[in-house]
Amino acid sequence: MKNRLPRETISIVTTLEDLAQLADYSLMDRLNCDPDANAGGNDHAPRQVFTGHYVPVDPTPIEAPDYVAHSQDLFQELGFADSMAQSADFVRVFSGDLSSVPEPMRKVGWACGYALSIYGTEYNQQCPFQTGNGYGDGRAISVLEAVINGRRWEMQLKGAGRTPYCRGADGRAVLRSSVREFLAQEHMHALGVPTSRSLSLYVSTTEKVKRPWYSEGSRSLNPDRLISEPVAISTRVAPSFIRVGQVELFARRARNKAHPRAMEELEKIVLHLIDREYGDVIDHKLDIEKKVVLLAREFRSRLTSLVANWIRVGYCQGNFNSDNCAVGGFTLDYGPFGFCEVFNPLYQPWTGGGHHFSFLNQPAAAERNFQMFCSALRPLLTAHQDCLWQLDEIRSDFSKVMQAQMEAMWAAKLGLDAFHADLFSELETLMVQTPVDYTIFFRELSTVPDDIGPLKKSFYKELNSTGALRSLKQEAASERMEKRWSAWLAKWQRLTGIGSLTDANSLPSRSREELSNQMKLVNPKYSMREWFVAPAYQQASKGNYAPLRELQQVMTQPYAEQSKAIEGKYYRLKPSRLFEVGGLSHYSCSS
Ligand SMILES: Nc1ncnc2c1ncn2[C@@H]1O[C@H](COP(=O)(O)OP(=O)(O)OP(=O)(O)O)[C@@H](O)[C@H]1O
Ligand SMILES: [Mg+2]
Repeated sequence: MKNRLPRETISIVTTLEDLAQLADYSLMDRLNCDPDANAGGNDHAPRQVFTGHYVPVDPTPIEAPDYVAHSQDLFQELGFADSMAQSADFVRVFSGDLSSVPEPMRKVGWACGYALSIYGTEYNQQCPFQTGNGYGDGRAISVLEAVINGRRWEMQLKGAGRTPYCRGADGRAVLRSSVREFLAQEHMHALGVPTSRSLSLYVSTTEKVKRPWYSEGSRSLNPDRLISEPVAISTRVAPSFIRVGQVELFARRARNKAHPRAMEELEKIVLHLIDREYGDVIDHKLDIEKKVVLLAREFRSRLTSLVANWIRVGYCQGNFNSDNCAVGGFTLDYGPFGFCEVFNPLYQPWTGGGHHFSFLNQPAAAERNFQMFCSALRPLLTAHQDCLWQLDEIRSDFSKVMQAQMEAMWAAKLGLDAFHADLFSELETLMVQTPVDYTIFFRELSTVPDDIGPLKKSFYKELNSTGALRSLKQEAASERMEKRWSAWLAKWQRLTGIGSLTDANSLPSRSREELSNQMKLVNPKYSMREWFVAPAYQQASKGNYAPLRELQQVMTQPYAEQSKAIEGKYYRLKPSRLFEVGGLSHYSCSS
């Protein structure tokens, strides 16, 4: 897990001028630009983009930008001076105005097209032209590719106005969704889960847009009113933003022989992807067919590890379509996501997500995305039967690799050297039937308790396993549950090698403290519950950023024991009055 680096790292980038000097477009310049595009970037109306890997697009700045937040951790990792986040020229660029950037940074950004598959089924209907040629970065515009301390990063504005892929929408992101994504990215990074990162967040003090949302306390499934919200631009940073859906777009065109350069474009995007995301593990000198096989194997390894990590920390992506699945193997697009509170394998905060994208079905959803990815690579291997077989094997072994990752993850959460199927399945049943708070349960278990007393802090006493309020009749059943929990805990204690303190015959093979410390690095104390985030964005929209800053501070140290005051405020069961509340427990949209 991530340890905090000392904050005194020397800044090498103190001005926008310094940052501009690090720009390096040499890799993207090998890609094809849409030949129909307006070179100046004034290309904001929805239209079909038939060829090319990217479209030059000018971001549309937000009016009267105000600083909301930046990630001190990412600034430090990049060697950026914190003062830059509030300096006039940095604010101007990262709130969407590229008109006066210093060279060699370019004055025009770019947006990319991508295809969509939902749980392994190809879609074109989401595109206004029904062809798939109008779908892609509708409001995400990249503004810089730079090599910083030997690592290549892409910086992308979200909510920077319309692109040809905007599908008639406004190209904006509201402060609410931007605060959520900004905080979540840095929280996930601190949790040790690969993710796009947050650089900065600016809000407009004058410009607002309307979005459907929930009235205060509404229990309706769908938003019941339109609200006017301030627009914001957040900047996210990653080695690339290439998605499974992006590779699929070029593969679909190659398959359909959509244009004479379709196969060449597929090949180029795949080689580009390898350079951007796998340059250090795939030998540049290999033939393309060998590279493609290695790419599939490496991505399988990253994707399975990613999803196991999601489950470790209680994260549900919510909308794990192929266009929200980064081929670099990190979390991308914090839309209708959530962190599991009441443990439920079917937990899914997005009302449109169904069971297929629910919490413990994420390994299956990942497999569907991986299948689509492998299918997209196939056209590159048609002349190499042996490589096709290898690709098919890599694809068909996904579930085995995923299973192994999951078992290793559960074993680590339980502080065991190996997965123990019976112990785990009894635990899963108990966690559902009680039910427990996922984060608090595992953190309390990490104290290596003698009896179930500490674990009971995680019990939602007022709920039964279906989440409904518990009736009095069910109270009696809780005593039986406690007996079952005690039996489970005794079994767990034996398997950890700690034994029970009351068991005179037990010979602890390792100290409780050692086990506890190890488990506390796997089981976070703090997770970003939506009812912490809502007040932060509500206050931010009134110009009060204090709650957001506190949350950022707490959630970027999720494994640490923080002050008693922080513990009292953030290490808590979800209050029963907040169950089933729209915007806190579920959402139908998030942009
Ligand atoms: N307000 C908007 N204006 C234009 N396009 C939009 C808007 N909201 C969403 N889109 C586009 O709709 C598609 C699906 O939306 P989704 O919620 O996955 O995207 P997102 O949160 O904007 O995207 P990303 O995956 O880039 O984080 C994306 O291609 C996105 O660019
Ligand atoms: Mg998306």
